[in-house]
Amino acid sequence: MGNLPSAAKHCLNYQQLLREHLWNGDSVAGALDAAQEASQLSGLPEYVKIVEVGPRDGLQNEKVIVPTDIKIEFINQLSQTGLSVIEVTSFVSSRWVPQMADHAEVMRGIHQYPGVRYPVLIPNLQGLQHAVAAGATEIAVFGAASESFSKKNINCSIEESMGRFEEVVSSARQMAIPVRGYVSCALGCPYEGSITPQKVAEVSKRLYGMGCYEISLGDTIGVGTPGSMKMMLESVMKEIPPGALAVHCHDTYGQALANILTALQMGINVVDSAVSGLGGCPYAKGASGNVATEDLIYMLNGMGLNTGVNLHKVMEAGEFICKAVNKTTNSKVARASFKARLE
Ligand SMILES: CC(C)(COP(=O)([O-])OP(=O)([O-])OC[C@H]1O[C@@H](n2cnc3c(N)ncnc32)[C@H](O)[C@@H]1OP(=O)([O-])[O-])[C@@H](O)C(=O)NCCC(=O)NCCSC(=O)C[C@@](C)(O)CC(=O)[O-]
Repeated sequence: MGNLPSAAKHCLNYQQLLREHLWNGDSVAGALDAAQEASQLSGLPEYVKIVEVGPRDGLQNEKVIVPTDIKIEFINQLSQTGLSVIEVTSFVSSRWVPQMADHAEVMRGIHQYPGVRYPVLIPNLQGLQHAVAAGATEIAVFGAASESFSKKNINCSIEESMGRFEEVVSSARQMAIPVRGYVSCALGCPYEGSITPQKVAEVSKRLYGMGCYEISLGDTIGVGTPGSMKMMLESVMKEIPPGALAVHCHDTYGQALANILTALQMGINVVDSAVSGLGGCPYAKGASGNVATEDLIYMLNGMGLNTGVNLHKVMEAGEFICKAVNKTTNSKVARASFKARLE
């Protein structure tokens, strides 16, 4: 290496590390033992469940309609990565979200692998009926902590949405269908700005109280920081145990991984993410994609936290869907490792 400056040497070493270790789906060599020890010391969870939302949140905002067979192949690839939960589509109005109009075909077309759950998003009883007819066995309802966002996204007030969700949860319970609940705008709203932690706690409590087994707290527009995440979680945790909470972080301001780490340190061990950092809500203008699943796994691997997910296979699924939608990946890990592969 002659007289290379130390920064450049570091770069070369890093790329060598990526080439040699990343493809195994392991963490960087040598770091694992130390990280495992550190995670035990700091009380972080040993296992983190990843809820992959790429096929739904990741694709719902794509302007060009992705062919149904591509969506099905994408989900089938994800099913072989070790992920245990993949949100496949949403049974919403096709006039509101045209990209999800093929929900029934997608649900019917995927191969359901043993050990993988395939929830779908639904806004009302009509959605539940269609989802069940297409073979869905798990659903998620989606509310918001912002009045304006609720109106824009599902065309009703928070109070009206709670009435609809009560009906959905009670109907789902009769069919033994588990229901997850989302709370959007947990760290800020595209229309109202700041949202109080108390409001997030109030809406979360209602969803949990009506029987949602898990509440996913959405930073819909990715404006949160570890500081606001901590304050919001402290408030929500007065009502709901951390074991029944998940975080769903968009990465608009580059804070998603830091926010997730904060949530893990506070006892949460369920994290939503989307392959390649795809995603965004059509009714939350300016929001960028979710935290990339690849970047999340890389961080968790490096900390010695187990996810059961193979990073290499997730990157392959990401490469597949990015090619199909003609996008470059938003995952920094995928970008770095593809670059390293070429060198
Ligand atoms: C909730 C509605 C339907 C209300 O929309 P509406 O227009 O008030 O509904 P309506 O009850 O008056 O019915 C109007 C028409 O919609 C039909 N309709 C009614 N319900 C359904 C249904 N389930 N599936 C299919 N069609 C439906 C209904 O049959 C009727 O059809 P028409 O008679 O005019 O032909 C609409 O606002 C909607 O579909 N919104 C969905 C918006 C959406 O999907 N947003 C993205 C997901 S949320 C998100 O991304 C955030 C999250 C979860 O990721 C977390 C985070 O990041 O924060």
